[in-house]
Amino acid sequence: MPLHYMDCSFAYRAGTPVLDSLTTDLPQGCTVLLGPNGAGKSTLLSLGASCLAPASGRITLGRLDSVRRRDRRAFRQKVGWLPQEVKAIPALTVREQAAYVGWLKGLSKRDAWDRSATALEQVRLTELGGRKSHELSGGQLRRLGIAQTLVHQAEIVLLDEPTAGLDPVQRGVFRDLLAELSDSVHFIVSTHQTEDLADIYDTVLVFDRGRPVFRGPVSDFFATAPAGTPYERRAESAYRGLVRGEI
Ligand SMILES: Nc1ncnc2c1ncn2[C@@H]1O[C@H](COP(=O)(O)OP(=O)(O)OP(=O)(O)O)[C@@H](O)[C@H]1O
Repeated sequence: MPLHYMDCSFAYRAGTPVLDSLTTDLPQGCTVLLGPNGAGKSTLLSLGASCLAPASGRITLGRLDSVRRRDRRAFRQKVGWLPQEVKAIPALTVREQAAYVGWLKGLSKRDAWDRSATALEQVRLTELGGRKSHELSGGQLRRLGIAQTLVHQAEIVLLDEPTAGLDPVQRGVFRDLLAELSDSVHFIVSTHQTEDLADIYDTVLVFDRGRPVFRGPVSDFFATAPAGTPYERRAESAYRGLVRGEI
């Protein structure tokens, strides 16, 4: 079931809309969301996670509406969200933090605790489960953030720049993780990293100035690069041809 944006508008400041009557749905499978700084990617994902509410229009997942009070809990259980900045919760251990987020998402305490073990295993953090989460490195904290999106068994997971600042080994761990989980979960991953797209993602969505300007399989995205573009420059060249850049 796709996350559907219907005639959505949103502005942080009156008179400067980030999204203006946007109607789209987020692709199923494993999708990379590309776009220049300020294009509105984080805003799109925050709205999709029901962390922000549209000024007008609706965001739905099947029959669930992101802002309708009686739907909100079920909506948030089905949609996982990793914001750009993952916060350690002071005094909680890594496992307690993952379980706490599961509980906030509506799981019973027992289910949250049980599922936190699986989620930490999925992101290879089991061994650090007893450590205080504020003691984690940036990359480890990000993996805890991903575990938080998995603990409540979301159907769709929105990841906002999950690999920013990760070393190449950790990026590889993340790539393997997506490959492992993408059979059962739909992922939308906002990133500025365009290497390895074909190895990781099914679909490319390019966002520019609050609008999708490209959506299609990775091969179609590469095909927008001018003929003769060297193999290793295809992604960058395709991207540059599609976006107009920062406002
Ligand atoms: N909290 C905020 N208050 C005011 N304006 C904001 C806020 N967050 C974002 N904006 C503005 O909204 C627009 C879209 O920002 P957004 O963060 O969604 O873009 P983005 O595509 O995720 O950018 P980046 O790739 O740099 O993370 C930008 O013009 C930005 O300055």
